[in-house]
Amino acid sequence: MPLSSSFQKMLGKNKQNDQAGAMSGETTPRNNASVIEKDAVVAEKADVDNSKVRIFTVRVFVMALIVSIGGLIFGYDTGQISGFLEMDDFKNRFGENGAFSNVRSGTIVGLLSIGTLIGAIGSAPIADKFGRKICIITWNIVFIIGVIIQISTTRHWYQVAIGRWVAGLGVGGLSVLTPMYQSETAPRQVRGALVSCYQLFITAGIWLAYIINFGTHNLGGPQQWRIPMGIGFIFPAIMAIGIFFLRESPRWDYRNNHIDRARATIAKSYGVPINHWEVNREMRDIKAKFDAETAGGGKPKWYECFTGPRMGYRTALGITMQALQQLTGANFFFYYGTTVFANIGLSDSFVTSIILGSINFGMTFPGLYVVEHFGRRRALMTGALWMFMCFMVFASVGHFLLQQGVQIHTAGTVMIIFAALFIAGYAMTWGPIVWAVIGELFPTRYRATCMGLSSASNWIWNFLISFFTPFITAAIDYRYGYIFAACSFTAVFVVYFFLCESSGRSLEEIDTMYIMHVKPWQSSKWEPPEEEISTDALYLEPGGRNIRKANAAGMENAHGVEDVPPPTEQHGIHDVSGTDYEAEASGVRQGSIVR
Ligand SMILES: OC[C@H]1O[C@](O)(CO)[C@@H](O)[C@@H]1O
Repeated sequence: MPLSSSFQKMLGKNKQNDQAGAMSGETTPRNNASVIEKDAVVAEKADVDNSKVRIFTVRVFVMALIVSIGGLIFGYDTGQISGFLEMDDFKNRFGENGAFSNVRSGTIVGLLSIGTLIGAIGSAPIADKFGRKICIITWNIVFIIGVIIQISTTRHWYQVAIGRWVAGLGVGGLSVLTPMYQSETAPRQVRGALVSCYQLFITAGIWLAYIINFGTHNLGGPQQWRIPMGIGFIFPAIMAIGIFFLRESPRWDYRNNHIDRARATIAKSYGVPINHWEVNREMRDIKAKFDAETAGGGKPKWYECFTGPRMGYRTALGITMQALQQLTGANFFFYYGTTVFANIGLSDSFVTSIILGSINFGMTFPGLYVVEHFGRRRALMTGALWMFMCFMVFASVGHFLLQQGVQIHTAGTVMIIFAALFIAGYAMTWGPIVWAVIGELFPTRYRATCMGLSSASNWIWNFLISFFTPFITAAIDYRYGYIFAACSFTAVFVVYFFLCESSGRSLEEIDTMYIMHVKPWQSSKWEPPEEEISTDALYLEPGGRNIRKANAAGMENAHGVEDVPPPTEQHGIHDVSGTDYEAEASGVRQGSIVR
């Protein structure tokens, strides 16, 4: 069927549904005039350009670089503080008699995480109201204000702590906005890789901070910490100015009635004309998602994250996975690494931090490959077992040898080696894969809120670990590592018993697996049913407690997904997030994307 007639049919259907909806008194997008208008805008572009799509455009590359700076800011802030706590000038000014008490160092380190928690939870509704671009600029300015508060003090430790809290608001806001803007704007064939750049830039930021701290820690006076802190202005400035030249997210534009602008942005991202088939396809997807989200009675309520189909289970799983990511103990090294290795007796613990930061950064690259090619479950369980083993050795050697004063040099070397092995395992598995898994676990209508809750769990545990680490190590020394080892061990079982394999599946299939109670340990072999059931294609009763399939609800064909015409047959490509661009099974022409 020619595309134009598909659109005509779609419009006709919408009108019928509109009348049916009005008669039954249902509030669905079918009786919303603006949706009809939006369909019309799509239909207008029926004169389709069939040229090939390039896999990557310069515009997308520049967008990835500018927006991922959100991760760099996060990582840079994480990395610099551990070095500051070891700098003489910083200790003399802000410590007590040249040293930090546990409360003081815990407060300075941990307040950033509290700010990030608030920024992350608060950012989604603000970004929905005012747009992604303006919010990204605002959070960067908030971060800059936080740095100004810190850098302008000469003696007050609490000013540093408050400054870190303010900077944390910016980091937290960007931790939601960065992946959101990237996934909403990127062409689908590179979307997964682009979102993963967020974690890559976090690790790059940590590494950069270690290098800069290393370069300045021997300088006399406040330049030791003021130079690295001042360099922290550069990244938000580049991001805020850079984003100014980027376009608003097409998803946000579409939802806010800037339909033509959304179309133009998508066309630019793909590097094609606005009447291109891929642009039409994206516009249809956006429309379908928008319809799906508003189907079954308007906007979902926040509590449906717990009452919707299998949602309590999934929300709890998302929160647990993010908590476990932190409870692996990675930040024990990233926040306190310099201090830990100074205790081991290393002459220059800054060098060790650089080595660990480099391993973290370097091993995240293979991590991006692992996430796509080995399956989430296998990678996460292997990673957790590996980290369990590393912390068992680290804790045992630390407690039974180093702490008792036995073979200090050998003990220190073994501990550094196992810390490095731990970080390599973390960077390849739990670092990036948890973010990927959280993005796949929830259906569209609940994704933003559930991702927000899960990320909040990451930040809470980030704070608890950063704050309590000095107290816990003071009380139980390196036996602290056994706690992290136990959490990694538990993580193996959590993944085995609760997490379905999502690798290679469409988001809708993943949703179906959870709704159908597929056993996670059998999920990699699961075959999807002919008729797919997904939360987005269901009409939910208030509170999401009861499900009516569209036909059970007497709304056959009323759902947005069903009335969107299928992709033009000869141009389909899998909606994959990695590097595997196979043509779709149903008679699809190969190679419609130029490599
Ligand atoms: O790479 C290590 C960094 O990654 C995170 O776990 C975020 O995914 C941070 O909490 C940590 O500092």
